[in-house]
Amino acid sequence: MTKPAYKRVLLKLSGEALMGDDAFGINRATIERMVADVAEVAKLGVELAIVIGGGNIFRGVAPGAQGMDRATADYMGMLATVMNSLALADAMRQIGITARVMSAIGIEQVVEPYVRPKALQYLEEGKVVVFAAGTGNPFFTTDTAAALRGSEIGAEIVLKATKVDGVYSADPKKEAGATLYSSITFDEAIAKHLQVMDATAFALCRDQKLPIKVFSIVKPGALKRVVMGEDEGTLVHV
Ligand SMILES: Nc1ncnc2c1ncn2[C@@H]1O[C@H](COP(=O)(O)OP(=O)(O)O)[C@@H](O)[C@H]1O
Ligand SMILES: O=c1ccn([C@@H]2O[C@H](COP(=O)(O)OP(=O)(O)O)[C@@H](O)[C@H]2O)c(=O)[nH]1
Repeated sequence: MTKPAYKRVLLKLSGEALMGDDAFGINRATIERMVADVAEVAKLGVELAIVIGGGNIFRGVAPGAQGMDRATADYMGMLATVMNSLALADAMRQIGITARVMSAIGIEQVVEPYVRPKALQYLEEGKVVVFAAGTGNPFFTTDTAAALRGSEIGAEIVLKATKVDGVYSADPKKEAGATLYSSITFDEAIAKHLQVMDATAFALCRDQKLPIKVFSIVKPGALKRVVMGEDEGTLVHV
């Protein structure tokens, strides 16, 4: 049997994708499907850390937050990621995967705080670690949290599972003629202002020489293909 291409990965799951076809919140069938994909990869023996977004519940820059103090709105967004993390860990528990949620903001009665050595220990024990509350700071995104935690835990790659199947020359949801890259450098992605990830996340990964793979969260089997090193999505590299 061929072996996975990576030993330790940081998976960024889109918060917005958790809605499925609903207008808001967590769609049960969608989270179960996502977790089944995660389980498949965990069973390969890959050490898996997850950062999940919060856009399905609240986003600091969403129209619904207009008129609010930005930092306050961002803290609400971070709390939304805590809810998603709890839902994700619970869905994993239901199918027999041990997961630990660690929060970047103090909320001890609900989840344990993020402590790097503890996270590393969990990973070595084969537990899935879910990093909640993003970076713990307003004015950042969970993509940046993925870049940060990925660097901290020594992940070999950040896997960004999102609504599109890779990085395009322009936003494929707005420009029908946009073309898909199979690979692109960080500098090119930043220079072209490609919005699939924010520039802070790209810059951090570039400086740490931490590659990113962008792929579809809705395409069946895509996560496993990525982990097996097969041709899938777009590789963003130094
Ligand atoms: N050049 C591009 N290539 C791919 N997607 C892009 C690009 N520019 C903008 N996008 C948009 O970025 C979105 C993914 O980013 P984001 O909103 O951060 O998603 P997530 O919820 O996964 O964090 C895609 O749904 C796509 O519409
Ligand atoms: O380090 C962080 C991570 C997230 N957020 C807030 O949490 C929201 C939800 O995260 P994100 O938009 O990245 O989620 P996704 O795009 O994956 O749904 C963001 O809009 C921000 O308001 C933040 O302030 N700091």
